[in-house]
Amino acid sequence: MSILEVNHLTVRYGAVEAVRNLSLHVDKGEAVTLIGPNGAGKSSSLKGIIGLVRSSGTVRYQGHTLAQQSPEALAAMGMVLVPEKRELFASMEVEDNLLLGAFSRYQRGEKGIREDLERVYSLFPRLKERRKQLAGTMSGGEQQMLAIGRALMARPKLLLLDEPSLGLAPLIVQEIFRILGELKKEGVPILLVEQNARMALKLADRGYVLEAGELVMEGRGQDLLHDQRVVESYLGIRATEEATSNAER
Ligand SMILES: Nc1ncnc2c1ncn2[C@@H]1O[C@H](COP(=O)(O)OP(=O)(O)OP(=O)(O)O)[C@@H](O)[C@H]1O
Repeated sequence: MSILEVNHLTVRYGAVEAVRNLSLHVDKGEAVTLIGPNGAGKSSSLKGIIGLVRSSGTVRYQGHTLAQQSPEALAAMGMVLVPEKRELFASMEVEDNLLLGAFSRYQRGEKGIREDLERVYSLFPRLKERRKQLAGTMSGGEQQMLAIGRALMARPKLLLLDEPSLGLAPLIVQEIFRILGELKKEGVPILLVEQNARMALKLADRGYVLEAGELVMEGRGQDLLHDQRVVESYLGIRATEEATSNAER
């Protein structure tokens, strides 16, 4: 059974149809990515799935049809989003931000929150070093780590990420993807929306390619990574850039 099953999702903003008839699924233990160029509708798809924008179509999570639940209610069900803008509590310390990720678990009287905090710190030693620092004073990369760490504190049964590499330096992007690889190994199902197609496809078991709001291709991550059309449209420019920068070294 799929953890997440999206059927015929359409998202409109007034006259603009940002996503048209998108169907996708994430199975148990899978990392799945949705890639595509700027403005293809990747973020809108994610927002439609979690009900942050109005949409038509159906979204089933663990067999239940979702109907505009709040992000908090979804997180309590284990469907946890790492938003593009991170949405941290800037004037609170790193550790308090992490603990807030476990708030609904705390309310339910769940145990193991301290242990999970230690686990997040072992995944992100930088967060441990800076646990007393105000979140808003952390660098962009550190804030992204914090946003992922906070999501993990909710013990996600499905982790949704909206462009975690956006605006970050290549080394930090590699670090973020290394952690996502660890989570995948642990069997956390992942739906990753990314513009960095190369990194995303290397990580993902399967990928979907969105162009101008429509699904144009889907397949295994490895196959898409070597697909001529994907290479030309999404990996070609970067491949050239990489070759140039390697030659300059
Ligand atoms: N709130 C909104 N109101 C009107 N149009 C919107 C809104 N949000 C997004 N759009 C439009 O919907 C289309 C898809 O945008 P979306 O942000 O989903 O794309 P994306 O693939 O995530 O792009 P990017 O990688 O640049 O973030 C774009 O044409 C965008 O201008």
